[in-house]
Amino acid sequence: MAQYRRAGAAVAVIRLHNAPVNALSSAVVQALAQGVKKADLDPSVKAVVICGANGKFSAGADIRTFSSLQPRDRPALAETVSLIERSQKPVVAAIEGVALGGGLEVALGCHYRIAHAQARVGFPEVLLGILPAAEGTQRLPRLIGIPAALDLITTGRHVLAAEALKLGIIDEIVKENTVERAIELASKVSGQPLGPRKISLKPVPDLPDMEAILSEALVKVKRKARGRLSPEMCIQAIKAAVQLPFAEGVEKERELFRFLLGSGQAKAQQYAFFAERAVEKWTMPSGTSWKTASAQPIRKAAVIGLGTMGRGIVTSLVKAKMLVVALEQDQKQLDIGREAVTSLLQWEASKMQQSGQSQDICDPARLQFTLDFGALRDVDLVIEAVFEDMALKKEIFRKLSTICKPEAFLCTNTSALDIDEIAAVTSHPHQVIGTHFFSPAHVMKLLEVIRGHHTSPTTIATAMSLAKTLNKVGVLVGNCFGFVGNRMMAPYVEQAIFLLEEGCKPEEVDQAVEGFGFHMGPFRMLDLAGLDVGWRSRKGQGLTGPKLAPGTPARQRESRRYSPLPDFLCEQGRYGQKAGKGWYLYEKPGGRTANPDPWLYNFLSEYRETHGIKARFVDQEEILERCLYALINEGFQILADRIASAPEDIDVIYIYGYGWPTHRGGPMFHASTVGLPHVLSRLQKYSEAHPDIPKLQPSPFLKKLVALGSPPLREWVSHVRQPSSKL
Ligand SMILES: CCCCCCCC/C=C\C=C\CC(=O)SCCNC(=O)CCNC(=O)[C@H](O)C(C)(C)COP(=O)(O)OP(=O)(O)OC[C@H]1O[C@@H](n2cnc3c(N)ncnc32)[C@H](O)[C@@H]1OP(=O)(O)O
Repeated sequence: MAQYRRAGAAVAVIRLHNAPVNALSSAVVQALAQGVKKADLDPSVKAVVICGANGKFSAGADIRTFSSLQPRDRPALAETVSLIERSQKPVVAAIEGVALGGGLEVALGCHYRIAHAQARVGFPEVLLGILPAAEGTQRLPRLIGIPAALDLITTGRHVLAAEALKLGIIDEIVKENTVERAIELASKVSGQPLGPRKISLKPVPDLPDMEAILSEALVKVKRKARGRLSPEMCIQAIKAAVQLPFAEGVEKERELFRFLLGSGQAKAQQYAFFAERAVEKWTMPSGTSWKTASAQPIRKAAVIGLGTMGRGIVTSLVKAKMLVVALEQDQKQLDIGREAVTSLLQWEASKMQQSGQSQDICDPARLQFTLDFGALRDVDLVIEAVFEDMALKKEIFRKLSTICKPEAFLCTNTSALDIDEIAAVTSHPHQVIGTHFFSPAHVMKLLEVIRGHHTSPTTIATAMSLAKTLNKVGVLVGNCFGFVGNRMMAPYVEQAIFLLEEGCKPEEVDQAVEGFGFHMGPFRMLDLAGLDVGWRSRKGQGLTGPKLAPGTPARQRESRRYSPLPDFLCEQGRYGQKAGKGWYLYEKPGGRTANPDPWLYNFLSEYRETHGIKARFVDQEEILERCLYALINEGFQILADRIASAPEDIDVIYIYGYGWPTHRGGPMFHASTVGLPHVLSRLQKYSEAHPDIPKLQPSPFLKKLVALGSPPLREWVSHVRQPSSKL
């Protein structure tokens, strides 16, 4: 838990030991405190070094224990940090790997801090719905001043050793032998006065405009937080550091921590943290999993198509230091693509430069632009990223099947199309897989990885490992129209549009959804994505356009309710932001400010009149419930269909791909917190009122879970019906 040893004659070394990240469980904290007391009592020890096992200082408090914390629990970690600072002998932190959260708080209790050049430090608690609660909000501002402390504590960002040195968090950087160098320093400073090294005794550096800085920070975090409480509470704790003596500031920090811990948001954010890690451990319905499959190395990759998605994918691959071949169909498109990729890479390099990272990502030798399919002969993996046209994709895969080496993995970037149909035209269907990137692909963290019927475990392991290499979160899902993300999006958007028919304005629906915490409501999202995308898909499905059978009623498709509103908008050229008009009016084509549009109000009134719809007032509760519960209902069906293997998969997809607010934990976690019987009863109510909307009829799996007494979320999948044995 914490090993105590002597280094040389006069230095004691305490090594935190709790694989894999030296989380500070109560046993570790207790052992650390014992080590510090032992060193203090031993007259032959003149100085102490604290370090972590396995090249990591500590990733902070053990998050798994938070759910069992009681309001009256003693803050053992904070007491230990104080104990370290009060030591009569100099204590040096030797930081390797990470010192995060409670780990950094331990380091701030030390009198000196040495870090390896690759080490990262930070206070990520805000991302877990809490705040640093072992006196970190009181020590950091005293060490680095209010503006920098506000930045680090309210964003949770990790900083590399170079930036930490600049900020004054650490005293020295070393390239190797961090612990040995810390031992040398400890020996050197033993006997020197410790008072000036104790951060709690320092005043917070004063600034003439302190009040204004704090108020501006509050306005900024409130605007960004979208209902998240922890950033605001972090500011209150930092304000206490400015206004109160250290001990009173610590009391305030503890009070705010207790409040956050009991708020429910902390539970949701901590669930999301573990869900993100759980999805890496994928399983197929056959039982094959990450444990037995191994990924193949990818040295050289190709991207076909340099449209918006292709450019982002190329940028991601280049950033991950792969050799990349970028292929287009004609010289003009290739030149446009090359220019776009180059500017994306320059932008990425300048961002990395600002954060002190090396920026050798733009090495042109690693990136080849070509019109020649022959250049794909030796690549290990291809990502086809042309637009959503099945015939075109099949033509490309037929070609790839003959040109690429037999062991190459073939990925299709699609948001909805059938992976099996594409795989069927190749000679190696087991090496074909869907990789659904989200736009902009070099920014968005999500990668939906879609297994086809024949996709091999090695292909899955390779695609999941690619996601990690690209610094993305890969989630393995099954093959169905829209997979997980877009399949759930469809009933959500459908409800939003039906609500317009019934009397809402786009901004009313968007406000309700944004008030819940989404970055964008459905109509702003549709305008951003382009209304023509859905139009093309509906035409393909024969829901509108030339394939629609003559005489089909305007608002009905196969006895289901249908709204032609978005089709009408597209017929008018209202494709959204890029056209300057869609559900909203923009200042110009490509403009970003969505303004309510009087034209649309008239259009909606006339539409209702034509179809005999009497507009009614719809309250915020109904707007939210109809949109979100329709989406959640589809999530239950997706679990029952085994398209997602666990609710965590769905939640991670929604948080990273669709802007679901993290402090609400994802749609399935949200359903579990509001209560499955509640979700069921509201769906029952709405489906009775709208019997022609099948997506409001409660999923049989949701009903089953309620009938079973609403078991906790982690047990849901055990109640999914297993496919009947074929033996
Ligand atoms: C009620 C009043 C009581 C008053 C008492 C108050 C007491 C509280 C005092 C202080 C509170 C301090 C707060 C904290 O310190 S909160 C923790 C802050 N730290 C973090 O948020 C860091 C989280 N971890 C990470 O960011 C990464 O894991 C990282 C360390 C960067 C390593 O990344 P990577 O190499 O990619 O590895 P994984 O993320 O996959 O992690 C490996 C496994 O380790 C588990 N893990 C990681 N961190 C923790 C942690 N802090 N606690 C528990 N477990 C952790 C992770 O889940 C992986 O596990 P598994 O392999 O099972 O999936």
